[in-house]
Amino acid sequence: MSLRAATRVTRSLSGLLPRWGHGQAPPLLFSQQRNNSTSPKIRVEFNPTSGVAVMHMQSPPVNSLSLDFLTEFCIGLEKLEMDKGCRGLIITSSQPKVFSAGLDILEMYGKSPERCGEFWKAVQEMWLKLYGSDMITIAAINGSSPAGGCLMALTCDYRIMADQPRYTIGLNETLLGIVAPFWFKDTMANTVGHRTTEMALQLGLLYDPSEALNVGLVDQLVPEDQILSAATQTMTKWLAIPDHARQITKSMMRKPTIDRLTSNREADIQNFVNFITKDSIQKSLRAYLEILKKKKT
Ligand SMILES: CC/C=C\C/C=C\C/C=C\C=C\CC(=O)SCCNC(=O)CCNC(=O)[C@H](O)C(C)(C)COP(=O)(O)OP(=O)(O)OC[C@H]1O[C@@H](n2cnc3c(N)ncnc32)[C@H](O)[C@@H]1OP(=O)(O)O
Repeated sequence: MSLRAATRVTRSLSGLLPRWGHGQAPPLLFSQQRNNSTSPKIRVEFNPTSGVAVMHMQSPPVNSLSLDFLTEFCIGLEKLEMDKGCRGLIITSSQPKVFSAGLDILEMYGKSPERCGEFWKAVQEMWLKLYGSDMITIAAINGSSPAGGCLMALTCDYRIMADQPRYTIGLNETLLGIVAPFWFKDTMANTVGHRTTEMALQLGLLYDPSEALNVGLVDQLVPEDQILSAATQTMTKWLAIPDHARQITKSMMRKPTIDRLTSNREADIQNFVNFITKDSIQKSLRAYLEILKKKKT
């Protein structure tokens, strides 16, 4: 079922769903254990000769951004950032057909306000660290990348996507009945401009690779089996620029957007917690999760 169709079902389902109280979890129908595995969710390969690291996201089934995933991601990123020998980072997925499914919906459903706050802080941390990274960052998008997955790709300096028409990318939050936060919106507007962002966010547009290239959401399309070699080639070009000049330029372009979140972090967490724990939003998330489950049957 397409997400558009799924949304229509979500809307029609929502009237049938039972009500439950604020902050109180309805009966759990979904496996909440999936992301609790202790196996590493991120694998980093660093080549000291080239100064380039490749970060493989390997959190089955769909690299959803859970609190554990985000914590591991940030620790990995921090280690690379502190290593003066590491100048470039390529982020890709080891999961078939998916770059990242975005924020883990199970982290936003039926959780206490405290836990939601902790989760949101980790999402902010991932964005702040990656958007503000001194390294050259390239997203090698070898699968679908909705919502938070798209944000992660947009946060890099350059995006290469596998030219596979069934893959989609975009900030589709409104399809779930939720609102992309201002810094998601800012990151997209900084990449594709105000008008495209305004329309894409309101309609929750998910673009196929050619559409994404057309609007500038990605910079290059390549056959899927060439994605890492294309990322390495692009990295070589970027590595030829003196680091200090490139880093100052990057910071000049991104600092106002970063400062906007940094100076509103607590309020942004509170906004998220108030919003996501609303009965109506919990109801939409529940219906959406049920649709994702039913897709298979
Ligand atoms: C006023 C405003 C104030 C403040 C701001 C407030 C709020 C902002 C809040 C939130 C912002 C959120 C951004 C997000 O990222 S929300 C997440 C959006 N993600 C999606 O919509 C993606 C949904 N998934 C898919 O579309 C597909 O799964 C796929 C295209 C990624 C992959 O398709 P496949 O066919 O390969 O795989 P599936 O069978 O669909 O899924 C396998 C498995 O994974 C589960 N799953 C999928 N996505 C998620 C997810 N994001 N989180 C958790 N779990 C997910 C799916 O249910 C299946 O589970 P089972 O194997 O059946 O157990």
